[in-house]
Amino acid sequence: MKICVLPGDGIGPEITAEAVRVLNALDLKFEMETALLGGGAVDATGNPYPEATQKLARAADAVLLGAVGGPQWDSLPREQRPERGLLGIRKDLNLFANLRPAILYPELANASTLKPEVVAGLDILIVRELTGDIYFGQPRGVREENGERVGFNTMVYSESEIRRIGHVAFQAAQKRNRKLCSVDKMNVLECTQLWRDVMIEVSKDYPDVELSHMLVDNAAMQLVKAPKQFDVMVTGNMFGDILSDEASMLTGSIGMLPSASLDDKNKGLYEPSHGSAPDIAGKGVANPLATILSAAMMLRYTFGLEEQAVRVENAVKTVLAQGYRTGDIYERGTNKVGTKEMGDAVLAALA
Ligand SMILES: NC(=O)C1=CN([C@@H]2O[C@H](COP(=O)(O)OP(=O)(O)OC[C@H]3O[C@@H](n4cnc5c(N)ncnc54)[C@H](O)[C@@H]3O)[C@@H](O)[C@H]2O)C=CC1
Ligand SMILES: CC(C)CC(=O)C(=O)O
Ligand SMILES: [Mg+2]
Repeated sequence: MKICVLPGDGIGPEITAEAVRVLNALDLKFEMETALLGGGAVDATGNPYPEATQKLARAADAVLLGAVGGPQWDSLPREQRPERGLLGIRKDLNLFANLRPAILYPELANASTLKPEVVAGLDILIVRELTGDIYFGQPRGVREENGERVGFNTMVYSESEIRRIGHVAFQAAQKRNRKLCSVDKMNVLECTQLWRDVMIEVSKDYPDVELSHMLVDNAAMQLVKAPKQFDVMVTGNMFGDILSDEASMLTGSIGMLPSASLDDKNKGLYEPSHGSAPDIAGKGVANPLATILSAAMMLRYTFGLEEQAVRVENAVKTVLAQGYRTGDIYERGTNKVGTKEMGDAVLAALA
């Protein structure tokens, strides 16, 4: 069981350290090797996804990633930016299916900015296509036209790309409450009309799943108005990126939202849904739970260790019930702790 660990930038090293401690505490004999991705990789090699990292990531069964990026790299040429390294590894490993579960732990009902009754019992799964769409489409760039700069990107999806993420989403819905909402912008964008048409075609293979459609602007509104109407949502790369950050606040904090990015053989990259949080990096205050919960997803999806995955998830529930809170989920009367103390509490709850 080989794991490639990519701590990345900002809070990345702090939060991955805690997830690694949790994995090691399970006594499962993982082989772990660490490599560079993102800004640190650019500084060391000039490449945000260096060859040595590619080799290690390709040879591993799973990748554990912190986050990449930071203001110090924002003015680099685009191909050298840390985020290109992240897009690069997702494409290189063919990780087209990004699963982002938004679950509200009952203890955090008051940590959400929404009223407790709106979010109580929330359990939704966002299935985001991860290797297509406007994040990868060509042509892209900024050119001179009629004496001014014109910026352009291309939203593009092939039928086969939509079909394969559709199957992942329908199959996920079959294991849950059998409701799938496909989110698009078909009233304006041809690309997403195709998305909707193909989702309807794929639905014929899943008569037991109720398929609905929603335009993305309405979906953004419905997620804060009545999020519990959703079971599984499936959408493209950019809409899924935005909606999953929105959904994270239903769970109390973006520091709670894990993710799994899978290929078609259960190889996966596991990372929190948030970024490198430069504003709190190096302070030891970041919430490591999204990364620890991402490690639990690794146990489940790549290694088929359901019991161990539940063990880690239960440990997270225990520490929340015990009142441990990092700053992002803190409320009066709870026990405010830093990143490492939260990791210690999870380890103690595992024992
Ligand atoms: N997967 C990745 O590696 C991603 C990388 N990024 C990169 O991260 C950098 C910062 O991006 P932002 O837009 O600021 O998004 P961000 O997700 O890093 O931070 C947004 C806000 O959430 C807070 N936050 C995030 N994670 C937290 C945690 N675990 N505990 C407590 N608070 C947390 C931050 O302090 C900040 O106030 C950029 O360079 C961006 O490109 C952004 C999103 C994903
Ligand atoms: C940094 C981007 C490439 C990706 C992102 O925001 C995400 O995957 O959530
Ligand atoms: Mg994002």
